[in-house]
Amino acid sequence: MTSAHAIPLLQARGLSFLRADEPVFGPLDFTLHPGELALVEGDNGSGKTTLLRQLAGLLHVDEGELQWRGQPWNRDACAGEVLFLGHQLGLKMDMSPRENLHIAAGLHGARDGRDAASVLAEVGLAGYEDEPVRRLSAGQKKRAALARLLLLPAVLWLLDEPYANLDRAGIALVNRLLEAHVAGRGAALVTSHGAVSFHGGEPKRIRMHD
Ligand SMILES: Nc1ncnc2c1ncn2[C@@H]1O[C@H](COP(=O)(O)OP(=O)(O)OP(=O)(O)O)[C@@H](O)[C@H]1O
Repeated sequence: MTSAHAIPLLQARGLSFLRADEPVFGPLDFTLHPGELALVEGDNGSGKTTLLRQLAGLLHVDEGELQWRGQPWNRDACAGEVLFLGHQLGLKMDMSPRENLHIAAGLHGARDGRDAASVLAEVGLAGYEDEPVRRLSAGQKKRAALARLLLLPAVLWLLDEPYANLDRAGIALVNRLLEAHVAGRGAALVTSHGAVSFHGGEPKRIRMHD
């Protein structure tokens, strides 16, 4: 359970993003506490990816206020604590899943007791650890990117369409990862055009427009 008085991980007040002085979305108000999952909902083009990219520090905050653990948000303050998985999977295609994970862990560290081989087995890529990523199928590439969620110690996951390209077992894998993350006091913002069958409690909903 989340205490109403606990400091949120993330708090947005009147958050907007402008392109050529036109709002892409907002103003948005939401809070996210450790142990919470929020679904970001809206039609194509409503700004869901833009919001996640903003929260990942890839786009500036134009208007409104954003706080991280009760302090003004800035990219450095949450470096290593936020993991963004977008449409571009952030994988080096000429490297193997194992090499990609080593690079990521070199930058951000690894969770205790986790290593590249064990997380790749967990996402169903045993036997593909050393294959160049460009030779993997779309779903396997997605699984290679999802392996970062298991290996890296980030507390906030920003997942843009995490179910895309996955088969039924892959969809169940994403749900399991989310449920375990939230149960371990992690938090996640997730966009999805498909139904999310998450069994870790009722998710929050952030609507890009009313
Ligand atoms: N690099 C860019 N330059 C200019 N406009 C952009 C850029 N990226 C996105 N947009 C515009 O910003 C708006 C929001 O796009 P965004 O990708 O955030 O929407 P979305 O809700 O994630 O959409 P979808 O459901 O289709 O993935 C759209 O009108 C889009 O055309």
